Amino acid sequence: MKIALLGYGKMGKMIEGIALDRNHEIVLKIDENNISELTVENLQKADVAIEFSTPHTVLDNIYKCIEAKVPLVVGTTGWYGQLQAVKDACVAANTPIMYGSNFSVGVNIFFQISKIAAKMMDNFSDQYDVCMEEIHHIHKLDSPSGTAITIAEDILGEFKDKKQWVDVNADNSDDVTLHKPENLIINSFREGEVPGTHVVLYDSEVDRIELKHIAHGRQGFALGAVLAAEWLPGKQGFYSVKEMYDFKI
Ligand SMILES: NC(=O)C1=CN([C@@H]2O[C@H](COP(=O)(O)OP(=O)(O)OC[C@H]3O[C@@H](n4cnc5c(N)ncnc54)[C@H](OP(=O)(O)O)[C@@H]3O)[C@@H](O)[C@H]2O)C=CC1
Ligand SMILES: O=C(O)C1=N[C@H](C(=O)O)C[C@H](O)C1
Repeated sequence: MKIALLGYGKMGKMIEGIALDRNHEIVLKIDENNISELTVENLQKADVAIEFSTPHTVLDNIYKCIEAKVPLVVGTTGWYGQLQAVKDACVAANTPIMYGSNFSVGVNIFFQISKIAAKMMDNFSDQYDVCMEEIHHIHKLDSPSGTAITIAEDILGEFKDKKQWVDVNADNSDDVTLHKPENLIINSFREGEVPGTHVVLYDSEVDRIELKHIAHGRQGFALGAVLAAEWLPGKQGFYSVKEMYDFKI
């Protein structure tokens, strides 16, 4: 397949290596220095585009791919508030798009485990409170992580006592008003070069249950994005990475 890489940083470079190993060809590489090459004409040389740029640039890139009608895999996080508008534009233009806050198979298994746990724990919400932690490298631009938002939205769908998620980070950690019983707290930490750690904690007076995923590196994210790029062309509409993995329980 001919692949366009929109964003050629830590993820873009790792995706390139995996794509070449799987006999794909990279026909376009875009970063901050050559954005003028991101044209409809250049995009249409690709069978599929893979977008791992920044929260500030992802939307322009998405709409450019929609204009070019090129299937698009989006891994960039930090634009959750625009998700519905992108879904609508994708369906209206008949251009397939897949978004995944996390493309690794391990995290997608973790999503399922966490959802099942939330369903069970909702029966014990008089005894257990739930909160979350995410830890990432200091270069990360968004908070909470996209992965944490996906996990939190799944918990909110099952755990009736919680009404919304709230991010607690270095900027607002002394704001005690955030700690209301109806808030699902996501504690976001930025440390060194941590690739990505996510924890769901159920705490009672007598014990604690912890569900934890630790990424050892970015390889799993990058492989998942290439698998998505192989899966998406020929489909129609907006997809979540969860639909690609489609685990049977
Ligand atoms: N869904 C998933 O599984 C994963 C998602 N992510 C997300 O992916 C995104 C990228 O992560 P990562 O690779 O680590 O970040 P990096 O900062 O390493 O790379 C970002 C790249 O985007 C480039 N860029 C800047 N402006 C544009 C533009 N207008 N168009 C295209 N590219 C541009 C930067 O160029 P320059 O270097 O010239 O500044 C850089 O090459 C983040 O949002 C991160 O959260 C990360 C890992 C897994
Ligand atoms: O910025 C990162 O590095 C990562 N971002 C994604 C997220 O926000 O969830 C996925 C992964 O955790 C790494």
